[in-house]
Amino acid sequence: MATNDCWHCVQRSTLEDDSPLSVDNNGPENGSLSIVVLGASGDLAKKKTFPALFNLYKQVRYLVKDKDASREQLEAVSKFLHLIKYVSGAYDSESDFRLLDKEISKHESLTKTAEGSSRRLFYLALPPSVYPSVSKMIKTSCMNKSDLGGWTRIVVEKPFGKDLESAEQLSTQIGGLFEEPQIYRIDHYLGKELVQNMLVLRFANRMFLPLWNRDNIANVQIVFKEDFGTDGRGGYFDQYGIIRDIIQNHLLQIFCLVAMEKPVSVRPEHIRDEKVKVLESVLPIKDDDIVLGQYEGYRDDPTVPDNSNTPTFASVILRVHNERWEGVPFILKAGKALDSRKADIRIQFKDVPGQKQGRNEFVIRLQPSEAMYMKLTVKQPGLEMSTVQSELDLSYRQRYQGVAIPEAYERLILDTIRGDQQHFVRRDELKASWEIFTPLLHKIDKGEFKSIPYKQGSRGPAEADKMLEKAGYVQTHGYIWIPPTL
Ligand SMILES: NC(=O)C1=CN([C@@H]2O[C@H](COP(=O)(O)OP(=O)(O)OC[C@H]3O[C@@H](n4cnc5c(N)ncnc54)[C@H](OP(=O)(O)O)[C@@H]3O)[C@@H](O)[C@H]2O)C=CC1
Ligand SMILES: O=C1O[C@H](COP(=O)(O)O)[C@@H](O)[C@H](O)[C@H]1O
Repeated sequence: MATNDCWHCVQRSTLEDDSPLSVDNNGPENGSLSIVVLGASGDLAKKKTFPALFNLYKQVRYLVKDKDASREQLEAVSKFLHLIKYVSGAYDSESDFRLLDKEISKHESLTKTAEGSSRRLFYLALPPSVYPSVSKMIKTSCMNKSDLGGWTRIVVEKPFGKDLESAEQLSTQIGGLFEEPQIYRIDHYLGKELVQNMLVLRFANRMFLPLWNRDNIANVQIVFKEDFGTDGRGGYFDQYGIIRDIIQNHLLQIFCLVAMEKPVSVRPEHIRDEKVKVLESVLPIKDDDIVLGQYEGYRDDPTVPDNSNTPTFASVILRVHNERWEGVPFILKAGKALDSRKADIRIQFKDVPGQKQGRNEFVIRLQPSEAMYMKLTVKQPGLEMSTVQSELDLSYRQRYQGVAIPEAYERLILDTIRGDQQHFVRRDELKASWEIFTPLLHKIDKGEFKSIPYKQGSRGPAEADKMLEKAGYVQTHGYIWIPPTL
């Protein structure tokens, strides 16, 4: 979707015909582009930021799509590495940031960029505790010098605060230094293919429009599961827990896209206005609508306190007080060290009177293997007149053979360069999301909710399934999926 004023979808420009390194929504830009990764030696930079930058570079310069085109790949790696300059320094040292500015300026003059037309993107792959000092240093020493079409933008990662108060404090500090259009709060789930597909699916298909409401939908589940534990990140994780790590951000963003009203247009501000509205319609979470868990063995990590109550699993029911969704539970569930790795959205429709075979479900699987399938009842093929559960299936790997689905970070970094904030979290959106979870998080922090132990490799505490059943979810039995063959 592009940022045009009316509500229709236009094809996003491809890398071949529209280099992201020279174009954004406001027209062509020619100044040199410097991407500064602060925290370059950290885990995030290594696992996500640099691979994404490399893939973008490769696509622009080489148009390489086949990851195994080894000769071109090697050539691209070597050229990419030559573009990188390492500058070491302290996050609170003005002189070090002046040195950084000098290095950037050196590159800009080499590329004959007129002062003021340079583009500077600062990616803070850092712990949030240093965001304020780093932002201040960037503002003091490293900004694009004047306004000749260039810009300075910063990208900040979650966790953005620990609760409403700390998030607002952080927002105020950064907001005092940068304007909102310069701040890109990244939530990488917003860069996933099927998350980006949500609004198209909902609003460009006639068949969904009349069904997407309390009259037809019984419940919605948004589920994230990982089949590994905190794996050496226990020290960090224990400070946050699964709600802050996954639910308050990734799953809540997906919730917004499933539950929000149709925006006036696809302009980022209109989309984000609707997200804020639906977040503000969420009722306070009731104690009965929460199950917390902690996998056995979590506390064996030497960096985790022996008496930790931090949840590694949580299932939380959100209830939306508006005309569309009154009475429909949205179950947001996330857990580590479970039976499988997946993220999906499961929309379960209400019963058809007299029909006992099983409910219709529409499942959007974000990962692994992107797919959408609609579980429905059909006549069993053959002479007899009996019914069976089957599916309409759109499996991306099969349907879009040869199409490489970009990594979430690739898309989102490209958006920051293009100046498109549609898939980034606005300040008031962040505030509204913390408002939903802060009372619950404070109760957990005070030890008022206990995490129920569960076995590694299980589906989490059995209490979560009981809560789901109580909320009205009806599991389909006897549904057998037969993977199609080509
Ligand atoms: N295109 C494709 O690739 C398609 C694949 N399939 C595959 O077919 C299989 C069945 O599909 P589907 O029925 O949608 O998914 P599942 O059978 O995996 O899960 C259905 C629902 O039942 C829950 N559940 C699973 N086990 C239990 C249990 N013991 N007690 C209570 N609840 C339980 C799941 O919870 P939870 O989410 O926590 O696991 C989920 O909410 C899956 O493996 C799916 O991937 C089906 C259609 C198309
Ligand atoms: O933000 C986070 O996400 C990852 C999962 O990301 P995915 O794209 O691999 O699904 C999770 O492992 C991590 O705990 C969390 O901080």
